[in-house]
Amino acid sequence: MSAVTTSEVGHDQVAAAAELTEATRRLMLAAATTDLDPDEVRAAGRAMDALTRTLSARSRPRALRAPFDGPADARAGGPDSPWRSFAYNPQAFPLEMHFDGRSARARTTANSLYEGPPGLVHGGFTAHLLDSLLGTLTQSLGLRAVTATLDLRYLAPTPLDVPLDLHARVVDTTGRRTRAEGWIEHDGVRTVEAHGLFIDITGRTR
Ligand SMILES: CCCCCCCCCC(=O)SCCNC(=O)CCNC(=O)[C@H](O)C(C)(C)COP(=O)(O)OP(=O)(O)OC[C@H]1O[C@@H](n2cnc3c(N)ncnc32)[C@H](O)[C@@H]1OP(=O)(O)O
Repeated sequence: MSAVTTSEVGHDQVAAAAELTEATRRLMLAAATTDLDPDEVRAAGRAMDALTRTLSARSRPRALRAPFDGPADARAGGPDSPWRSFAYNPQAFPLEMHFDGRSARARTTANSLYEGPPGLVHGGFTAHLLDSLLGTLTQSLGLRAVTATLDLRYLAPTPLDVPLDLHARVVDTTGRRTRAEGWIEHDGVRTVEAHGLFIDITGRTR
């Protein structure tokens, strides 16, 4: 089976995969928002299919992913050492996270690919962002835990195309249970908050 974690492949291959992922995101946004004529749109689609055939000549069974201890390594580097989530998977919403003690923060901007209500971020994507931030924060603390519950409160609309600040902190850990909370804010206004329960799965084989 081909390697699926970045620790198993060469540094340059990892860098190339990250560049391709960013290029794919730019392509997805351009495809979603293009206003070219139909013939030009179809020609672009054929060019993309040709590229798909090129890339598919040799595939991994899964998208390339970072090793489990990547966030903990970033955390050890301090708040100025960022962790980039979903650097190799264009489908997911990436975040550049900074860990500080039992807290994490990130700043991002959601573009049209993440639209729900007109001009606003889809609630599923804000849930994705908060689950990522809370889950990766617990992972950065060395906990091998998965989300058991994620309670969300959508307090105000979350706008597209403006900076969003995300915050998270671990509340407590008792036995296998870790509680974490987080929120998204724009311009000082909290738009979504989340409370999550993460259960340690150490020892589980899958
Ligand atoms: C490998 C780690 C990589 C980390 C990546 C970062 C995470 C990214 C965030 C995610 O997207 S994770 C993916 C989404 N989550 C899942 O797929 C989890 C699916 N659910 C499960 O696998 C199991 O249901 C779970 C591990 C959560 C619990 O199953 P167990 O059989 O291990 O739990 P068990 O029934 O023994 O209960 C353990 C404790 O958790 C509590 N618990 C379990 N599920 C609960 C729940 N849903 N609500 C409240 N409490 C819950 C339970 O009461 C108990 O508490 P106590 O220890 O105090 O007795």
